[in-house]
Amino acid sequence: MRARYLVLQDGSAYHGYAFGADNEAVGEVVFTTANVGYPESLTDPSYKGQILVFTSPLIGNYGVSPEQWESDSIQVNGAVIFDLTMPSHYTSIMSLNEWFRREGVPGIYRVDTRALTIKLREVGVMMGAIADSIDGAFRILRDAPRYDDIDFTRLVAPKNVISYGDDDSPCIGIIDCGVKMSIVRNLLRRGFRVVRYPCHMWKNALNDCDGILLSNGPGNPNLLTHLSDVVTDIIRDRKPTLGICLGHQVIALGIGARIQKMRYGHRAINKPVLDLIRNRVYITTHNHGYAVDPQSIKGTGFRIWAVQPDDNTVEGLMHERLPILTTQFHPESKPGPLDTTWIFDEFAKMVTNHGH
Ligand SMILES: NC(=O)CC[C@H](N)C(=O)O
Repeated sequence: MRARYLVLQDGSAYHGYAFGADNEAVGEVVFTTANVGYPESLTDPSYKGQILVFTSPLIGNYGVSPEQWESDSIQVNGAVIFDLTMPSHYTSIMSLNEWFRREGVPGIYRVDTRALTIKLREVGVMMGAIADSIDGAFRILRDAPRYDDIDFTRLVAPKNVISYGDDDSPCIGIIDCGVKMSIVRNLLRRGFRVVRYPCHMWKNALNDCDGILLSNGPGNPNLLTHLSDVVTDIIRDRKPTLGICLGHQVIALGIGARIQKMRYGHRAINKPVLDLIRNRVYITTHNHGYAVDPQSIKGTGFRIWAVQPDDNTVEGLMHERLPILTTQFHPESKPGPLDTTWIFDEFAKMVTNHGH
């Protein structure tokens, strides 16, 4: 066992042991309370630029299997866990340790993740670094740019247009800021052709496709000024549109709403969401650190259709007249409960009805 350290911007240091690659990591330190689904979370492009702390104490139990991946590689800059367990599962092709090693991502285990989570919950998320010495970790941290100032979508958006499915089917254009593969799968399952456009090519998506999906993605939505006209054009073209997480935030910005940074965000697979229209509660998957200011929705032509009952976060927006729907939560639910996959059925209906 080789000692390794996690240090935080507030000067605190946590002792643990090394797993995965031998390099160092820097990033915004955030925690997820999901107790299953570590392969999906680790490969979620929305985590780019972040060091992910798992509050669940046993991570690695069922190993690594590519069917569970949300993209083709580990996306987190580093991981912090308590107990690194050996895998026992028939689909597992390697251990977490080996996976991190192969992909050049460092991890640290046997960290007191309870103390760390309480700190992040109370002080708020902050920058941190993982290295084999405390001094080394502080040095990296000092020189690192701040998470909120970097546009990480450039690192995770596809380089080229990618198409899936049957050419004759109606087409959904994904404005791709780092889409999770289970969103693509949910659209394919409903009979659509799916085309992923790198997010700066959003105009092509609007020209070529019957419906638009503005994807999830990493980083500060306020930096995505190159997407600011998306919403004007979607409204002008009356395009059926679904915005998920970052996509929801981009739509909110486009209608003139404000986005704020949350203290520690929502990263979990058991967050209640109250549907104000159907008067129902869903248990949902979340991964976000920014949220829409509800006051700023007034007078935009959109209404809030869902909220998070614990802290009143805006969870969904819909246009008063046009087929435009958004969710701050993740209806694809990978990992997580399947309460809200109906959102994709609703979107499919919006696209189909619009064509007639
Ligand atoms: N999962 C996402 O799309 C995250 C959106 C955004 N980066 C946030 O943290 O709020």
